[in-house]
Parts: sequence; structure tokens; C-alpha cells
Amino acid sequence: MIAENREQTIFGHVGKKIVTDREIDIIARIDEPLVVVLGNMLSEEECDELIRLSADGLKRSKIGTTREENEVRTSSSTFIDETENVVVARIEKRIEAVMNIPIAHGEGLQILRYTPGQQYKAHHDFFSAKSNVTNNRISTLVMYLNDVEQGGETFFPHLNFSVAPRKGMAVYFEYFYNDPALNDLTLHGGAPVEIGEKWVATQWMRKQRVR
Ligand SMILES: O=C(O)CCC(=O)C(=O)O
Ligand SMILES: [Fe+2]
Repeated sequence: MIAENREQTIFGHVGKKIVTDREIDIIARIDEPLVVVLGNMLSEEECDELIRLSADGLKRSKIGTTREENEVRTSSSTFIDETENVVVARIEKRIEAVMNIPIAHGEGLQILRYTPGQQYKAHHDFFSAKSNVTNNRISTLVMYLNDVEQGGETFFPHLNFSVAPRKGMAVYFEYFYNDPALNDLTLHGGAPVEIGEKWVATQWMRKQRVR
């Protein structure tokens, strides 16, 4: 498809950098659906702080609206609700700038921890039409909080694309296109961790504010 015919995106950044309180690098992008690999999203200290804050709250992940334990995602997860924390507040400001949406549209940062063998099978982050969710998700930022020795890539099977986790880096994608086929192409998952652990922080944004 030629550029002029592209659908409008939420992420408005062009060029090599996004200047926030940090200079974030735009390392790679696929244009439709938009998938962007970002460098220097978080400092090492910020990654460590998010892991530290979540350590107490981690429990086996619950997914979907039924909150049943499920084999689609075998990692442990917790939501960070410490919005008072200065590090969390600073990161949320930066996320707003990168995702180009007020943080009030966000569900709160979710921290996931995968141990060897754990994975998140291919899924969409938006809820299907038949789920009757009115305020659906529209975009995702997955931030890598540590280096994984082997495995744990975020993969997009329809795009033949995958991102290897690297501490401080992130992958952004959006699925608010008029053309449902483009949204469907954002199918993605977290490949099984083979050696080491994998920690990520995910921010999902909704069409309307939630807080
Ligand atoms: O762990 C990953 O690489 C992907 C995480 C993910 O898909 C999500 O949190 O929605
Ligand atoms: Fe996801």
C-alpha cells in the first residue's frame, strides 16, 4: 500500500527520536499495522524499581474477563497501583508522550514475570466484538525490564516479526484501524522463556478514559 493511502495512526512520531524527559530511540517500525521498536524507553534503575514494586503482588496471572486461570498465559502478573511513587509517576508521564494518549485511558501498568517454559500464546490485546466490551483497548506498549538469556521474544506471527527482549527497550503497537483486517494482524505473543527469567511491564490504552 502506498503511504498516501495509509490509515491515520495514534502514534504521531516520525524520525529517529521521541524527546520526553529522556531521548527515546525509534529503532525499527512496520507501518501497517504500526509496530515500533523503541530503545532507551526506561533506565536500568527504573526497570529495577518496577520489578521491586511488583515483587510482593505477583501471583499467577489471570486473563480475560472471566478471571479464570488459563493456559494461554502461564506467567505471573500484578498491576502496579502505586501512582504516588515518583518513579511510577515519571514513567507514566513518559508513556503518555510516547503513546500519545492521556494516562487516564490506561488500566495501570501490568508487570509480568515468566520463568523457563512460561509463555503467552498468540492473542489480540483488544476484546472481540462478541465480548460486548464498550470501551475497548486501542494500543499497547510492552517494556522489557531485564535481559533474557534465551527465548522470550515478543512475536507477531502474521507479520513474520519478533522482538528480542532487552532491558529498557520496548515494543509499541496499535489496533484502532477502521479496517478490521489490520487490527487482526496485531496478533502477538510471548515465546517461551528458555533460559533465565523475563520481566515486562505492559501498558494497554482504552478508547475512553478509565480513571
Ligand atoms: O511478554 C510479551 O512479550 C508480550 C506481553 C503481551 O502480549 C501483553 O502483555 O499483552
Ligand atoms: Fe498482548
